Amino acid sequence: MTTPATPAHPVVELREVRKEFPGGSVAVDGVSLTVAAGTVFGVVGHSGAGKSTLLRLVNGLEEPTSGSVLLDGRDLAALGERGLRPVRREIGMVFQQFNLFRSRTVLGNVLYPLRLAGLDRAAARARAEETLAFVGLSGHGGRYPEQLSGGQRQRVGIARALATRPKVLLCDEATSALDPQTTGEVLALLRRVNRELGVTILLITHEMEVVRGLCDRVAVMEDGRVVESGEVYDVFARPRHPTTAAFVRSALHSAPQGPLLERLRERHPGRLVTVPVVDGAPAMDALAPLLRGHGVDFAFVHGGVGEVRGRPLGSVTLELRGEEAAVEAVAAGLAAASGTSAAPAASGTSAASVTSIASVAKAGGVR
Ligand SMILES: Nc1ncnc2c1ncn2[C@@H]1O[C@H](COP(=O)(O)OP(=O)(O)OP(=O)(O)O)[C@@H](O)[C@H]1O
Repeated sequence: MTTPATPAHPVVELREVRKEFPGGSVAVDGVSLTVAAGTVFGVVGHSGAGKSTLLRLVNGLEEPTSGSVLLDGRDLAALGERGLRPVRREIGMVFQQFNLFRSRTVLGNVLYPLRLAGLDRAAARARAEETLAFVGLSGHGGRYPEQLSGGQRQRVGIARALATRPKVLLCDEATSALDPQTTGEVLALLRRVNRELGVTILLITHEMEVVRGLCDRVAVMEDGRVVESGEVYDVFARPRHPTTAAFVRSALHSAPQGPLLERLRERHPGRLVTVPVVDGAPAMDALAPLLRGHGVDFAFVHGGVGEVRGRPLGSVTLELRGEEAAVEAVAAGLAAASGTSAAPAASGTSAASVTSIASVAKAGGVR
C-alpha cells in the first residue's frame, strides 16, 4: 500500500490582498495565491498589472491595505520592522538590472549579505566561493561587474541572493534584460536552484516563455487581479481568459489569426483547418484515418508542436484538398475529435475556415 504524498506546505501565501496607494491607485486588488514549498510559481502580466507591487508585498517593502501576506505561516504585518528583519533573510531577491555594487568585486558582492548576516570572514568567504561555484563562476571572484557579460552579472545576482541560503527566491523579471540564449542559460540555472537546492521560487514576468521554461504553476494578473491560475501545462493547453490566451499564443504555435490567416487563405485556396495537439486529446490521432477514409489530400501550411513541462503542445494548420463533401466530412470529424466547431466559412472564398483550439475559443472565468 502506498502512502499518499503529503501536500507541500505553503511557503508564500497571499490572502485576499489589496494594495491601494495614496491617490487611489489600486495596484493589487483582492489577490489570493499559494506558493507550495519546493515549487516554482510564476506571475505573468502586462506592464501595470500589479506584479512588482505584489513582489514588494511579499518581501515586506509594502504593507497590504487589507488582507494578509504570510511567509512560512507568519503574517508579515504582525511582525513589525524588528520581527521582519530575520524573516527577510529567508528571502533572496533577483532583479532585472542585477543591482550589483559596481565598486565591489564579484566575491565582494556575494560576501556582502553574508557579512550582514553576521558570518565571520572565513565562513563567509567559504560560503561565497561555494555559491559562486554553484552558479558556474569559480575563478571570477576578483573581477568587477562591468567586466562581465549580462548573463554572468545575473549569475552573480543569483549567487548573492542564494548566499544566505534563503527558503524562497523572488525574481523580478530576472531575464528581461538578457538575449534569448542567455535567458535560456539563466532559466536553466534557476531550475537547478529549485531542483538541487530545493529553493522555492516566486517570479514575476511579462514573458510566457519564462513561465513555460521554469514554472510549475502560474497566475495571470490584469488590473491588480488574478484572472486565471493553475498548473502550467493546463493553462497553456486550455487557457480560459482572453488575456491568458493571448499570452499563450505569444509562446506557442497557435491557430493563425488576423492578417496571417488572411495571407494563408490567399496562398491556400482549399479548406484550412487547425488541429490542436494536446497531450491526451484525440484530435491528431483522428487525422490520418479521417484523411484516408475520405480520400482527402492535405498540405501543412502553418504551426508546429513544441513541449510544455515535457509534454507535447501546439497546433498544426492544414489545407485539405479533395471533393467538397469529403473535405467537409474530414473537417467535421476533426472538429468533433478536438471538441471544436468549425468557424463559419469566409464569404466569397472556396469554403475556407479554421477550427480553432477549443480552449482558446472558450473565454471563461478564474480557475
Ligand atoms: N508607489 C506607487 N504609488 C502610486 N501608484 C503606484 C505605485 N506603485 C505602483 N503604482 C501603480 O500600481 C499599478 C501597478 O504597478 P506595478 O508596478 O505593480 O505593475 P507591474 O505589473 O509590475 O508593471 P511593470 O512591469 O511596468 O513594473 C500601476 O498602475 C502603477 O502606476
